[in-house]
Amino acid sequence: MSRPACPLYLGSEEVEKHFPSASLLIPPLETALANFSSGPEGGVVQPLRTVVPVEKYNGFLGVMPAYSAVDDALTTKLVTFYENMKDTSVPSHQATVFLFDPRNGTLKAVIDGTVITAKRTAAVSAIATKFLKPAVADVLCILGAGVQAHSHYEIFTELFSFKEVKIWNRSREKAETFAQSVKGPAQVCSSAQEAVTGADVIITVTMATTPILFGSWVKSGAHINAVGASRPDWRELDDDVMRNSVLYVDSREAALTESGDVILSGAEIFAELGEVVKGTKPALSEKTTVFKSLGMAIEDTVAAKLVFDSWSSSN
Ligand SMILES: NC(=O)C1=CN([C@@H]2O[C@H](COP(=O)(O)OP(=O)(O)OC[C@H]3O[C@@H](n4cnc5c(N)ncnc54)[C@H](O)[C@@H]3O)[C@@H](O)[C@H]2O)C=CC1
Ligand SMILES: O=C(O)C1=NCCCC1
Repeated sequence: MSRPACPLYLGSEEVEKHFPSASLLIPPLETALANFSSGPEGGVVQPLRTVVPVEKYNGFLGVMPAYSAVDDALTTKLVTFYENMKDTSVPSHQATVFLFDPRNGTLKAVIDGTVITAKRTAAVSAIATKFLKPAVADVLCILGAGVQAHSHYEIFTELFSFKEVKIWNRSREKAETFAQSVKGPAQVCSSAQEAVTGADVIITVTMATTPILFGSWVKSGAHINAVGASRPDWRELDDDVMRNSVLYVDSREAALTESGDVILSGAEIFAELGEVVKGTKPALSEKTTVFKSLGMAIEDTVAAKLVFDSWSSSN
């Protein structure tokens, strides 16, 4: 019996090089979301992720396995995320995706998951926004100025035509650095309220554990992508915005288990994004809408397969 070859290793630079542009990532992600929301006939097997708290250091390890029959792809992502890190040279989120041969279980590749996590999360928010943003959407607001703020800025300014981008961060200095580093306009705001006021699309991408977005600030009909607060006792959005918006989620099961914004507000889930993509639930874009994103393993499966296939075809 021959031993399997050593798995390929693709670091973050290789992943960047082989990452398709946003427009290429959106169709397979839409298919994956729709398949996930189709139950067993969609061919997606994705158990709720396991999250191991590392209490002593305010950290968490997430284990995110998934199989997609349509893509014939089997992966698991290991992701760590740490709050209040003193050493800012280490990113708060670090991830690795393991890609297996689904026919025999051989590990084919170990792929840096940090770039994948940044890009696929932003691409999913962009899908939600495509369906749920108001007919006129001129002003984008981003709360947060970290990794996800960058990936969201990149894809949102590529796919949509906002006239204004307003950004707020807990430390203004980081928001200023963000505004100087992006390729395009970004207006730094002194408060979250100032950034949110008048915005048609809002993205929350912070490590906040208590609300930073309040319903009284939000323009009627706006669309909110709530990306942070992925623990059952963490919040980014207050009860007002949660209860007075139409609530879309990536996964009902995950939202009811992991999202403090959903669990603690008692807000009712209207639909999964995949149901909107399939057309079995409407996109109520004239209403104020929230897309609560927790991140799904199947998104990593699709993205990792794209990177691996691109690497394979060029080597
Ligand atoms: N839904 C999903 O699929 C995913 C969600 N996330 C979540 O997105 C959020 C942003 O992630 P990254 O950009 O990678 O993190 P990051 O560490 O690069 O950036 C976090 C930003 O939040 C700010 N911040 C930290 N503590 C805060 C507080 N208490 N109040 C307000 N702002 C605060 C920081 O100044 C920083 O600008 C996190 O909550 C993360 O867990 C991350 C990956 C995937
Ligand atoms: O989907 C992911 O990856 C993550 N989601 C929530 C926070 C950690 C990473």
